[in-house]
Amino acid sequence: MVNSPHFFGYSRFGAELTKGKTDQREQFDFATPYENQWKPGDPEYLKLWGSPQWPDEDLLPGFKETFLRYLAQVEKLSFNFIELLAEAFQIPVSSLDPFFNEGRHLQHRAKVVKYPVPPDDSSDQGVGPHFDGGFLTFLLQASPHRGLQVQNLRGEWIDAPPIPGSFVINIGKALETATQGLARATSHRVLSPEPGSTPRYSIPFFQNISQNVRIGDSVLQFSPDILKLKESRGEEVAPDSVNYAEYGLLPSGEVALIGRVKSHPDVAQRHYPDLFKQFFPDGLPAQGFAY
Ligand SMILES: O=C(O)CCC(=O)C(=O)O
Ligand SMILES: [Fe+2]
Repeated sequence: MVNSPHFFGYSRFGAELTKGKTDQREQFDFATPYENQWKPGDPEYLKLWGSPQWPDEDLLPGFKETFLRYLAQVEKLSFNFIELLAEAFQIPVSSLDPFFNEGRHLQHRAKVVKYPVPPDDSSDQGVGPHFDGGFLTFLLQASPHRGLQVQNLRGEWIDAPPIPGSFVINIGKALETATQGLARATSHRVLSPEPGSTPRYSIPFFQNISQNVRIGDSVLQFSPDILKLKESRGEEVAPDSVNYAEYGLLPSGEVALIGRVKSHPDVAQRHYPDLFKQFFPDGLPAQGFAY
């Protein structure tokens, strides 16, 4: 991944941080096709979308073609879902246009993730508590392991075990911000497989929104009846996840870039030195703890 200003490619076991703690997983980051369009003078966050690094066709014949087909299908599903969401909230689908670049091409990310059984003396943080960015995540749990957990309104962590033939759909922090909190972002984490078990695999697809939209300027409006639904949830405990709090204030592309910088400081150091210095003033973190 360190070769890619778009944060695509392979991250080795233990290379990634969530809430400043090392995640016990390794992964490949890919995405739907996109040609980078950044030019000098443009905001730096426009460097984030670009061509994925694909494995050598000789080493993994057919992978790229198959994965791109999968991404195209899930992308379509993700927009069908957005239409259902608009229907449920009783708003016109067109009110969501500002988030989708007025119909222009977006790039959506996806990963292939492996959670090995961690060494005896290490933590069981497969990935720590976090929100996904963007609007919706379509998470395929690709092996039968438990480990994925989501946090309920009382702040308790609940298992979300795999159900064959289904996706887990997470609400992203951008959607929460755009809907005034009506769609509550899914706080989630993954516990590593138990000692003596086998590695767990997952394939999340992250539905993105326009890089230039500042959500605070485009917050959706709802009828009083719909807004009242929020109150009917009763008292809500603050979730453990804290990331992507900047969606109301900054362009969404900048929020996404900050998230990447915090998770992958080595990539940031090479390609985004100013942001790296801002978030890691003491230099590259030792494995385990950072900001
Ligand atoms: O592996 C999983 O089930 C969840 C992965 C995840 O939450 C993420 O990568 O954002
Ligand atoms: Fe996630």
